[in-house]
Amino acid sequence: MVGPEIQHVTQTGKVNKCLSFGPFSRGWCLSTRPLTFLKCRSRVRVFCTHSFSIKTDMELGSIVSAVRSKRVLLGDEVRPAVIVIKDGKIHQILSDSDFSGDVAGEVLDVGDRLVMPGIVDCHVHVNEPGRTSWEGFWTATRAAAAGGVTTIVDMPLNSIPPTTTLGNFHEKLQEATGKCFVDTAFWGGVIPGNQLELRPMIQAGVAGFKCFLIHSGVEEFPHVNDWDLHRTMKQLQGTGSVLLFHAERDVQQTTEENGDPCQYSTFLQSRPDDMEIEAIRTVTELCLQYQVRCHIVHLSSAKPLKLIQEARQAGAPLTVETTHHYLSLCAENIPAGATQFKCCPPIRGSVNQEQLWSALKAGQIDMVVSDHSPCTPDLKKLDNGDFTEAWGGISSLQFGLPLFWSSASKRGFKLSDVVRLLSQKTAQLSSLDNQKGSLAPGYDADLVIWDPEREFEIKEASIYHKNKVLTPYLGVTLQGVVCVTIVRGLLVYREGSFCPEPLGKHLLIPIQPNCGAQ
Ligand SMILES: NC(=O)NC(NC(N)=O)C(=O)[O-]
Ligand SMILES: [Zn+2]
Ligand SMILES: [Zn+2]
Repeated sequence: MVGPEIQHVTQTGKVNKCLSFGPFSRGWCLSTRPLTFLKCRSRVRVFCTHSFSIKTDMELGSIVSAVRSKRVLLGDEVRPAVIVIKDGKIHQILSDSDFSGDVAGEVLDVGDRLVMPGIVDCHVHVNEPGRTSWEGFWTATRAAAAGGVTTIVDMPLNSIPPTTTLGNFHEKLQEATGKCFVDTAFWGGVIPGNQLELRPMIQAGVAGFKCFLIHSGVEEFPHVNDWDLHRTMKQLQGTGSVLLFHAERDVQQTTEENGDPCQYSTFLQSRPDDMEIEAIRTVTELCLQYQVRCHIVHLSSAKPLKLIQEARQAGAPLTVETTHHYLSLCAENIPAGATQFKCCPPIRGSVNQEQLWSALKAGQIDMVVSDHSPCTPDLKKLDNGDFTEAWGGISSLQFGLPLFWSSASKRGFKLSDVVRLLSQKTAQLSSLDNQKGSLAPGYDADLVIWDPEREFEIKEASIYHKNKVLTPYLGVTLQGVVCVTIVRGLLVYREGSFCPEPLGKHLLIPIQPNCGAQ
């Protein structure tokens, strides 16, 4: 069984500087990556930008053959450069004086906006098929593009069916086809009894697998026990794949269970740090025993960091992420009834948050993701504000970059840290680091072009998630405005507008696990 349906495009007409298509014709061109059908126009125009907005009549969806900026982030250095793009890949990175301007398509001059690799968000619940009213590929990938996220990796749950069998994976691929505005990869799921599906799903192109050690929130994705985990580890040994853990376990409840359900503290007390500590103890033991890549998703408590560090020092191939909401929101500031802040594990206090920032700075936490987990408004129980009944999940996919930079820029983090934590490490986890997350020749031409200094307020009209009002960030002012997003050399997003339709019928990525990363 092959991965996503890959159709090879035969070249029907040479695309070059003079050739131009009618306004709505579809020019097909050979892509070095047969995964994408590209609608392309080819004219060469250089645009200057002298004000906030990027003045260009370059068509959204156009092929961009070069991007010129006074500020390109190359490694640790920001300097003027021209990124030359060919067939969706970065071809050359030149100084202005070395760039001749002789390219097949259009040249986009973005003035002094910062150019860096697009964000790779490897923890996104798209929930399609089956719960498309909660999000869906069309809305999720537009929200991603508006946030400079050029690759998402979709979680195996909340979709119906969940991605727990080869057949379900192919059904998901079919559903995603023709709806993605950014590159989309997929996690498979581990549930009790599906261990024999894992290797076929690896062959079909999943990035790795996710499992829960506690109730997942949806009945069709049950959590696993130790016996399932040992069987799973045996299946994954030697494959180069990775197992992601929702690391909370049930522990003996010591706190009063019948507090006011509308008080955030009641919910917080129901999910104590010990639940993460005990779950992570299990993960470290399995990881050391089987030497299979393991990853702890959405670490909320700083308390298990010592366990994680000791396991890594003992040779466990173990990584850990935290999320934008644990780094930017605190329990003390969550009002009664504000269930849009509910997620599992919970947002904890400000002291814990400072410890997460310190761990991130010290390299004890590897990456930062959104854990975008939306639902329909009714499930958030905003009417009665009952935290115990409300859906656990936070919507933030569009805002990860400014959310992180708003705090990180004031904590001594550099722009190169943003690329490492939000793009390179997340690409590495997903076995995409050979094509995503770097500005270097041969990498996909995935670019986010943004103003790190500019502030903006999050308004409902500029939110592209399906259920806009559910994000806890509505009304918040952040630092860092995304101006343009380019995915494999195609102009996908520019200042509030999107290319008219998804870029390609098969903008999906079959994954070959990083065997070397074992
Ligand atoms: N079923 C979910 O989407 N769960 C998610 N919900 C959160 N994080 O609150 C998750 O990542 O565990
Ligand atoms: Zn989770
Ligand atoms: Zn999640």
